[in-house]
Amino acid sequence: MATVLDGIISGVREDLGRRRAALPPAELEDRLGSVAAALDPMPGIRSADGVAVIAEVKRSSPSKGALADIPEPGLLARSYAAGGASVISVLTEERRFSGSLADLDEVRAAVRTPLLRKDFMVDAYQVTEARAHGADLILLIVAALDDVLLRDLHDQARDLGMTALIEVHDAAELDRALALDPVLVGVNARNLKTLEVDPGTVTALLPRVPAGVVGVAESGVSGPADVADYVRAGAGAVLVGEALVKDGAPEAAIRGFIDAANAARATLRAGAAGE
Ligand SMILES: O=C(O)c1ccccc1NCC(=O)[C@H](O)[C@H](O)COP(=O)(O)O
Repeated sequence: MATVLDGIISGVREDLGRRRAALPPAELEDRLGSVAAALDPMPGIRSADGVAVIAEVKRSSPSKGALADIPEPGLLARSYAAGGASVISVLTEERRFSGSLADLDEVRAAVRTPLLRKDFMVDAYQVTEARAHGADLILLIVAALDDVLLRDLHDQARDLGMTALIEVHDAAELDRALALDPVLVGVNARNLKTLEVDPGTVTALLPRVPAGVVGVAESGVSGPADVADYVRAGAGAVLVGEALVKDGAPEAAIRGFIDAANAARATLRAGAAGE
């Protein structure tokens, strides 16, 4: 039976076919020559205060429908950067998330923070496209890719100077992700087949992410307490969409996440010191 993820990917492939017909691969590649080099997000992520926040520009979603209009994604991105986000994620999928590459362009023009193109990557063309529109990172969803394509897209991103966030949902997918020798692995609390969000998926899998690889807790953050839970489970970064786009003060919300992460770390340190 076709899953939600299958349905999303079939739409993504159709839209991709349309874009590729309008701009053939060779012409897209020519555009790479006029784009600034990709930023390396890892120093900022690794040295983030408390937790690295990956703040997402997300207008709507299959699970929740419309979330926020976001008429000026660049303005929202500036608030995210001012709040201390280490990376800004821009959902570019059009049919279910109401995003676009134009959003990525606007955000790129507005901030110098590393940018993640968040989409359902199934083809090398999309990776080239991400870089041509100024993205520094791409998302690779293990559940959507076989091992050969996963490695090819991962290698392509690296060759373009980009960083891949490899997303997993269970132990078998984590093993496939770790075979790539990644720097950034995300555990998504959202089951992409049922759309149910279970933070327990994240807290169970993050401890299995090896030292040296940054574990990203994705989905299910509705407030600072959730960030603290994820940090206690080993998250070096949290990826947050809905809670930020619906908050009237995203800058303060990000600061609140960072404060909660610092408080959780202080408690962990005190526990380790036997206080
Ligand atoms: O958000 C959805 O409903 C969704 C459905 C199917 C595939 C992916 C989906 N979301 C992508 C994401 O992973 C989230 O946008 C991201 O982790 C942020 O989640 P949240 O903070 O819960 O908005």
